[in-house]
Amino acid sequence: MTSALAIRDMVVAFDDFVALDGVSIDVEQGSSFGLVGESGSGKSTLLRAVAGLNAFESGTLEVAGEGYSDRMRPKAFYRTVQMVFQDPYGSLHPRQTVDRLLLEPLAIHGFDDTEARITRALDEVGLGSGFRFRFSHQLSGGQRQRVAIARALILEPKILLLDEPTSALDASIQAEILNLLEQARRDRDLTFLMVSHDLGVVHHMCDRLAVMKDGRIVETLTRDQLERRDFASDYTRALLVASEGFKRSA
Ligand SMILES: Nc1ncnc2c1ncn2[C@@H]1O[C@H](COP(=O)(O)OP(=O)(O)OP(=O)(O)O)[C@@H](O)[C@H]1O
Repeated sequence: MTSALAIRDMVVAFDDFVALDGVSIDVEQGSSFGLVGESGSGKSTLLRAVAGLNAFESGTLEVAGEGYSDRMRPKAFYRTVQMVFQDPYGSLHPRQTVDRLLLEPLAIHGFDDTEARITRALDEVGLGSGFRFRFSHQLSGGQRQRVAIARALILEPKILLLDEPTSALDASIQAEILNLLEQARRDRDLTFLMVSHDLGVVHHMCDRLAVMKDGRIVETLTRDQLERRDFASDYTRALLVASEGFKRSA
């Protein structure tokens, strides 16, 4: 297996509080890995530690074969790894045009074929060039999340960190955004590490998943094990009961 992402014994603490307590996962290149678990179990902390937004006290992190030991990430890291947040209202500046929002990462990373890249990115997320000069505050939540995804994809990353990317959206829009992400993953051989409180979303999107509790991984499951309800822990069983009807038709 070629790991796009290898995390070993990762510990993240905020003062005396240990939010991640020795977490290890491997995510295969081109696959999609889900993180589920109750609120406060450490899912976002794990994503943020991979992205360099949280420091980790100990453990190792390898991304696309490169090791990272602290929060500081070289610029090139963000061409490989991009993060999409839950709230497209918070993650996009409301008074910037879509054009400006997409231009910014291209300028930071020194791309010069910006016109072609912006057009292609808007097409890929199903918005088209007609949205280019609209302001972010003029867009619906779903349209904003499409812009956020375009902004992530425009740098041609290999890994997307997705933190509840659809949970702020209406159910019908959620399915569209999930399908868009899935299509991008297939087309670009992307690797996903995805947080969701919704087992239905994880079942639809992820080949494997880890169930987290109190900063630890309770168990790791394949999609097949999830379908067969082949769980090692009572905690996972209880979590599944709490999200009954996890199978999506989307
Ligand atoms: N910057 C921080 N300072 C102090 N504590 C933090 C910080 N970030 C997260 N925590 C704590 O770490 C724990 C894990 O938080 P985290 O956001 O990773 O949980 P989560 O599983 O993503 O939860 P949710 O599903 O509610 O988003 C929580 O108890 C949270 O309060």
